[in-house]
Amino acid sequence: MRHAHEVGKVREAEQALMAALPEGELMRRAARGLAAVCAPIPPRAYGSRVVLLVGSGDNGGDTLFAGAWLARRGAGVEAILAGSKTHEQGLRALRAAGGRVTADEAVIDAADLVIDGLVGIGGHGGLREPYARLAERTAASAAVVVACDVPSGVDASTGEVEGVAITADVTVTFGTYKPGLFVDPGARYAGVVELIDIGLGPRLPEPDVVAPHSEDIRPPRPSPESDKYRRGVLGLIAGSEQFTGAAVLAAGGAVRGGAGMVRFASVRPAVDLVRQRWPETVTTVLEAGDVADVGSLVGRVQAWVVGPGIGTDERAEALVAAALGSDLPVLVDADGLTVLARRRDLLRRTAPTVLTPHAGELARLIGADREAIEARRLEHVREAAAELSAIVLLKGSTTLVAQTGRPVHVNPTGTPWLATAGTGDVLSGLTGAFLASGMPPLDAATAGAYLHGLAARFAVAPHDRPGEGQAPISAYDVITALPRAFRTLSGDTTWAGPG
Ligand SMILES: NC(=O)C1=CN([C@@H]2O[C@H](COP(=O)(O)OP(=O)(O)OC[C@H]3O[C@@H](n4cnc5c(N)ncnc54)[C@H](O)[C@@H]3O)[C@@H](O)[C@H]2O)[C@@H](O)CC1
Ligand SMILES: [K+]
Repeated sequence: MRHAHEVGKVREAEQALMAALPEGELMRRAARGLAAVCAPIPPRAYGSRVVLLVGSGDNGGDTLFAGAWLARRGAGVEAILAGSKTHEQGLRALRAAGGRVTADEAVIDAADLVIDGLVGIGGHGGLREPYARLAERTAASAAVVVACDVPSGVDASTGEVEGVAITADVTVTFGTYKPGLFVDPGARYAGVVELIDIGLGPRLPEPDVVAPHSEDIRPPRPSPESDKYRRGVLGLIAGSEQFTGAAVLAAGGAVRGGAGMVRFASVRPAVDLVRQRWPETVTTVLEAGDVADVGSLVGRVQAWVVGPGIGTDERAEALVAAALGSDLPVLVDADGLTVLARRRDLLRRTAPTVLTPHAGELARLIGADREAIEARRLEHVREAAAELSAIVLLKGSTTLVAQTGRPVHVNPTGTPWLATAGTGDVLSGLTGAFLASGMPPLDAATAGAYLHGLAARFAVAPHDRPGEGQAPISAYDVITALPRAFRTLSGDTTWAGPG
């Protein structure tokens, strides 16, 4: 996992470390790391035109020291001192190395490399002038942009962006990742993120946010003793007279997600379609009076998925209530979430509940504003997990998974092409398969989001050849690409199953 810490924790750890080190050593480490990332950027240090955007804090100090290092290696370095004051030792070092100070902002236009040292973890709110103007001018230049610690204008702890921010090609961050580099909108401004070890590790507490690597994703794999029941039986309640497609897609996600068996229950037209496409499923036709007894009609399962395409009427409500009335893990998605928005009492249960809303569905569930959720995804997903006593997977650009008392998991895979009808149904079936296997729900949701996003990337660009473009995908293409996504996970890191 890549660990990210909020600003307060970074500062505490830095203070403790600083007290144990010679003065200026931490900044030297940070600046050296920043310069080392910048040096190989074409046309490489010697003879390149480097512009430093220097703010009034230590972020500017790091940038001046890194600029001095590049100047000593032959770069032409010019610093725009934009703050009300300037880090003195840093400025001295730059001048001693042959760097210059300039008031001419036009140097940005012709630069090969711009290093953004306006604000780092000390930033608050939208960029003030002249920083905002400099950020805009930088965006218009053809220079490679490297942000020092965080792109100025991005809130390091939350990823919020108020107004203008630096759009970086690379962000060189120190000691630990910052949540704002992982979570949109901030993540979109960060580019490639490079972490520089400045010795902070041992002094850092539990992370606030984590982003899994491939080896952290451990969906269950069958052992020689496995049979279909031990691998996990998923009960899936999806589809209605009007919406049959959602059922087929959710069933596909579950089948390709490795469920030992999928028991599917719905109205006749949805059952017919699911049987045609996924004859592997065991199906139950629900007649009008059957909904309350769906549990006993379907038979033994280890987890439920309820919601895709079920509609939002009384019948749908009874289906959601029946699933949540069980003492099994339940994933509620799509129409099921709309039902829950008016029946939050159904969430009072002891077994785990996983909710998979997009921002609009979450807005209805917690009575918030959709735009506010998009702007402050981290805050809202945490709030929702606490308020709804559930594991909440907030879909969208940078999918987040929150469980109270645990770091928020941020999904590193995915593609904007996923924003198409039906892909969410695939995700709920896939995650349901993991829940049925007995995987802890936070891990199940994290693995679901990861593999779903990876499969989508494979579907969008199947050959991943340089210069080859991307194509729109259907939800069905994501199902088809799931086996390939699974095969990228190394076999020997498999989650061993429940005890
Ligand atoms: N604390 C440490 O031990 C270390 C800090 N380092 C660097 O120090 C940085 C933090 O330095 P500081 O605490 O001095 O803070 P910053 O340099 O991030 O920013 C503080 C300054 O920016 C101004 N500012 C804040 N928000 C603004 C906005 N929206 N528009 C315009 N101006 C704004 C403040 O008034 C203040 O003058 C880190 O990001 C990192 O780059 C590194 O050198 C590593 C060691
Ligand atoms: K910065």
